[in-house]
Amino acid sequence: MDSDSTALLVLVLERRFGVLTPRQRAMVAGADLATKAVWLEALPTARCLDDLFAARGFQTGELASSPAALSDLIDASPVPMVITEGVGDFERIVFLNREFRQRIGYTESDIPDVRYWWPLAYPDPAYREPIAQAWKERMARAARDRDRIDPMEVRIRCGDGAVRVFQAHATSIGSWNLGVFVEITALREAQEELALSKEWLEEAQRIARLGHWIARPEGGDPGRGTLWWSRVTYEIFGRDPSLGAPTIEQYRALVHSRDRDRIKRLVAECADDGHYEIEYRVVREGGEPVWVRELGRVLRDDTGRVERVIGTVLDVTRQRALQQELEYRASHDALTGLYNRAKLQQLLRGLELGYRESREPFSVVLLDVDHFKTVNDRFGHAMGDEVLQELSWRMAGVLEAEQHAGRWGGEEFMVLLPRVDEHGASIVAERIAEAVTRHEVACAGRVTVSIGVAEMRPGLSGGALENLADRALYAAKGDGRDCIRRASELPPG
Ligand SMILES: Nc1nc2c(ncn2[C@@H]2O[C@H](COP(=O)(O)OP(=O)(O)OP(=O)(O)O)[C@@H](O)[C@H]2O)c(=O)[nH]1
Repeated sequence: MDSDSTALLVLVLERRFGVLTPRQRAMVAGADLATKAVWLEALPTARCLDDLFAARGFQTGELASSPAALSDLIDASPVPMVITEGVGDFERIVFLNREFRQRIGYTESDIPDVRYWWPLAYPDPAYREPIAQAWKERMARAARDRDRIDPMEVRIRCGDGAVRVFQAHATSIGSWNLGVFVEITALREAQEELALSKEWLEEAQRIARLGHWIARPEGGDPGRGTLWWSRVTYEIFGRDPSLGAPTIEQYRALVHSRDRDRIKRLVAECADDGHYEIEYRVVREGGEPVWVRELGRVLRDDTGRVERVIGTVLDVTRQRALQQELEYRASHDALTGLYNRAKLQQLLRGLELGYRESREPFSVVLLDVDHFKTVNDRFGHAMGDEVLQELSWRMAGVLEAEQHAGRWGGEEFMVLLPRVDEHGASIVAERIAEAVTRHEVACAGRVTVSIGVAEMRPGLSGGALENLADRALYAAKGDGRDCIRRASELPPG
C-alpha cells in the first residue's frame, strides 16, 4: 500500500508540477502516509513543490491507515480523477473525484462501468471506437507492466453537453487503475485560434504580396547569421520552404549583385531609430527578377551591437513595371517612340547647366520634313504617320548612345548632341539627311528634310539656342529645302 501511495502521489505531483527530480522522488518515497496526506491536502493551494513539501498542520492517524482516506485526498485533487478496477470492457468505475463529477458532469451512478462511459463521453461511434480500443490496449499494457499509459488526447462530451478536450493519463496500481484527466480545452482553443489567425494573416499577406522576416546576426555582424521567414517571404524570394530557413549569406546570394552592398550600407548606417526603407532586385531560382520594397528595423544591444533586424518585404514588381511604363509614356512620343518635347526640354536644361558649370560644349540639331503636307494630302494621314515612324528609326539608327533624338512637334524633330561642337553637329546632320533620303519611304517615295544646327555659346540660354537652331532651319527651308544650315553662318539679327 505504501509503494502504491508513493506511485499515486508521484503521478499527481508530476501532473501538477512536471517531472520530479530524483531528490524530490526520494522525499516522496521516504514520507509516511500521514505526510503524504498533508501534501495532497495542500495540493490545491500550493504554488510549487517547495510550498507543498513545507506544508504542515494536518496529522490524522486515520488518513495514514485507511485506503478510504486516500480516496478523500484524491477527491480533493484539482484535476479530474477516476479510480477503476479491472481492464477491458469490464473495467468497473470505483470512484470519481469531485473535480471529475463537477467538470465532466457525471457521477458513479451514471457510469457503473466503462461500457456506460464510452457512449456518454463519445457519442459518435466513428470517434468512440478507435478511442475505446486505444484506451483498452493501453490499460491492458499498463496493468501488465504495472506502468502508466501514454497520455491520450480525448474530446469528451460532458454532462452539460459541451465538448471539452482532455489529456487522459492513467496508471495501474495493483488491481486498481487511476485515471487523471487534465483539461486542455482552453489551450487547444487558443492554438486553433492562433492557427486560424496565422492562416488569415498568411492569406492577407499572400493577397498583399507582403512577407515578414527576422534576422539574427552572428557576433553583431548583419552579414552573417540566421533568418526566419514567413511563408509569403519564401514565395516572394522563390525559395522552397522545405529547404528550411536560409542563412543570411544564402539570402544575400538571392539579392541582385548590384544591390547587395547598397542594402549592407543602409543597414549599417540606418537612422538612430533603426528604421530603413529600400527597394532592390531579387533574382529567383531560374533567373526570374522580382522587385521588392523592404522596410526594416535594426535592434541593437546596449553596446551598439546588432542583435536582430526585423522587417517586411513587399513584392513591387507590378508597381515597378507600371511606374516604368508611366515614366516611359511621360517622356516618349507615342507615334515614333522617340523622346517627346517635355523630355527634350529637360535634357536641354541639363546640358545648359553643365555648360554653365564647366563650359562643356553641346549642339542642337532641328530637323523638319519637307513638304510633309503633300505626303498627307496624297497618301492619307495614316501613311503620313508611317513616314514619320520610318524617318525616326532611320534618324535614331545613326546616333550614338548618348545622343538624344526626340519629336519636337508635328513633323519637326530635335537631336541633342553632348560634347559636340557646331562642326561635329553638321556632320551628324549630314548622316541623318543621308539616312533619310538614301531609300524611298514606303509608297511615299523619296522624302527630304531641312536641318538647322546650332552650338551653345556663352551668354545663350537653352531657349535662345533652340531659337538659333530654328532660325538655321528656316534658312535651310528658305534656301530651297533638302539642305543643312549652321547658326554661325546666319546673317546677324
Ligand atoms: N500624318 C501626320 N501628319 C502630321 C502629324 N503632325 C503634323 N502633321 C502634318 O504635317 C504637315 C505640316 O505642314 P506644313 O507645316 O505646312 O509643312 P510642310 O508641308 O512640311 O512644308 P514645309 O515644312 O514648308 O516643307 C501638316 O499637314 C500637318 O497636318 C502627324 O502626327 N501625323
